[in-house]
Amino acid sequence: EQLIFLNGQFVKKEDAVVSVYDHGFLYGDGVFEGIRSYSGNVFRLEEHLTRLYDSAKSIMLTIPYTKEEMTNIVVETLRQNKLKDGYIRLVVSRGVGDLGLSPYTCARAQVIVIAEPLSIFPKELYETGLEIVTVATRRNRSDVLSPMVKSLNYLNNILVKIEANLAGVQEALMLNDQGYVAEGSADNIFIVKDNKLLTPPGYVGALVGVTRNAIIKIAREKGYEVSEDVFTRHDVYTADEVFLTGTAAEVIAVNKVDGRVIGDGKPGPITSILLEGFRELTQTDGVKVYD
Ligand SMILES: Cc1ncc(COP(=O)(O)O)c(CNc2cccc(C(=O)O)c2)c1O
Repeated sequence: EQLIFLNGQFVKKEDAVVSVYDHGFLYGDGVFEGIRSYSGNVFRLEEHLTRLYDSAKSIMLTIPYTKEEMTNIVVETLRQNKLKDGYIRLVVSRGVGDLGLSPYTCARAQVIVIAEPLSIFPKELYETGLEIVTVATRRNRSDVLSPMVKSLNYLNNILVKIEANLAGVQEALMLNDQGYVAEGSADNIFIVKDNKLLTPPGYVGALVGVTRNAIIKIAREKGYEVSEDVFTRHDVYTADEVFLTGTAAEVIAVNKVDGRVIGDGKPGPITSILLEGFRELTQTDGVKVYD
């Protein structure tokens, strides 16, 4: 029986409903996190919660729990569902208000924590890598709606997903308004050239991913040079390796971009080394759910 945390209670899935006057539903007014637990370890929970609270602060949304309380809520939700390898969706909406868009009619933010067994990407995707295309839809500008805020406004990302689908590929590359590479629809991008790694900084137009940060740390510990800097599609086409990172995807190679085959068309050696390092790290580094 799946139990969902909804405003202070654990309720059955069929009872986990929100009001049609919830501004998360009406306007996408809210923030969220996608988190994974591995063998009973919640990976980088502190970093996810810091990003959640920063995103909430950035949109003037007050979360009615402290980070410590929220940590316990996430852990308890996994426990209630007896999950060791789980996917957690943590949602904080502005809450119930009137039909106007003003957030000041919403008395209290709504907090929802869903924990599900993990459905990971098909194994062969990691063996072959993904083909991606650059789409026309740009990443929203940071002076319009900062891509560093993980808000419930995912239409920018969803439209990109639709464009990728229409182009017959699974993932897309988003550029920022100056034409520099930003990120994928829901994952960060890295390129490797002459054994050096490059990934866009958040201010270029990307969510600063927890997986991205873990990969930067692992790569540097393995002695690779990693820079956070802008780059263009030309740099992607001529890279030795390209890979995407995200909580769902972990580390996934890209073998073709806009028809240009990357390297020999197979997942690169550094990509594979980093995926292995990431999988090792996730087995030990995290908040223990079960003692
Ligand atoms: C726009 C965007 N960019 C990068 C990432 C990667 O960030 P993390 O390394 O912290 O996950 C995300 C995160 N996106 C994300 C996170 C969890 C699950 C799913 C899903 O597609 O089910 C998507 C994202 O939404």
